[in-house]
Amino acid sequence: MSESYDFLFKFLVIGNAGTGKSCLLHQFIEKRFKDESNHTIGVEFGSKIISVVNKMVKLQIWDTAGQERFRSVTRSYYRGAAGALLVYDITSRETYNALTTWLSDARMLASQNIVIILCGNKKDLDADREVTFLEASRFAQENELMFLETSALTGENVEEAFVQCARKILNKIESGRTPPTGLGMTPGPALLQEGRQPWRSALTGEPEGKQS
Ligand SMILES: Nc1nc2c(ncn2[C@@H]2O[C@H](COP(=O)(O)OP(=O)(O)OP(=O)(O)O)[C@@H](O)[C@H]2O)c(=O)[nH]1
Repeated sequence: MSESYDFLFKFLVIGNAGTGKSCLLHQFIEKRFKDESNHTIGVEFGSKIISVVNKMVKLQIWDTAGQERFRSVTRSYYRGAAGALLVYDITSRETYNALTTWLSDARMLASQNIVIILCGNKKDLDADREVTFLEASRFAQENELMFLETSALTGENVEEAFVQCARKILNKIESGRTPPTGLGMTPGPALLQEGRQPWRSALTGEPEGKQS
């Protein structure tokens, strides 16, 4: 695919060790399950261009280690992120109980405006479930998160999680509720040449002269 895109968003994948963060990223980029996944050391990186609301958006995704011993390293990557997948494992209550800590880190270190989608991963292991869909969706509602249950194994809802998060960021910019600065959003090379407030004209189709 060509490297042409309208926007660049920085994304994080955060959550406890073993919840399937690296497998989710691999499934999203490669469209297949990563058979042998070892613990991430520090951070790993992936990127992909997707089409959202008729715009090409490049996602620059940082897959962080969930293990506590890497926490100081991974925290240094939060800055400037526009979106995040906050991942727990539906078969592990421990990973669900840790969500509040991950959430406050993301809002404190990335931005108050960061758009977060909660992902209850390993949906394919429903028989071993320890966290109900209802409980997690209430948590998501209370904390202003989007929510999906995903499976990095089958691919269910994996693309949707990234796309929904990117769509919400674009909506926030388009509605003017959030200025793009500080949102982890960078206009792509084509838009940069369009002059003032390129993100608005690109999103609304308005001629630039109409903007105040
Ligand atoms: N059944 C099932 N297993 C999964 C799924 N996603 C990941 N796994 C398994 O869960 C284990 C951990 O997956 P990883 O992607 O390495 O987890 P991680 O969150 O990146 O872990 P850290 O890098 O240590 O933070 C691996 O054995 C995967 O095969 C899933 O959706 N379903």
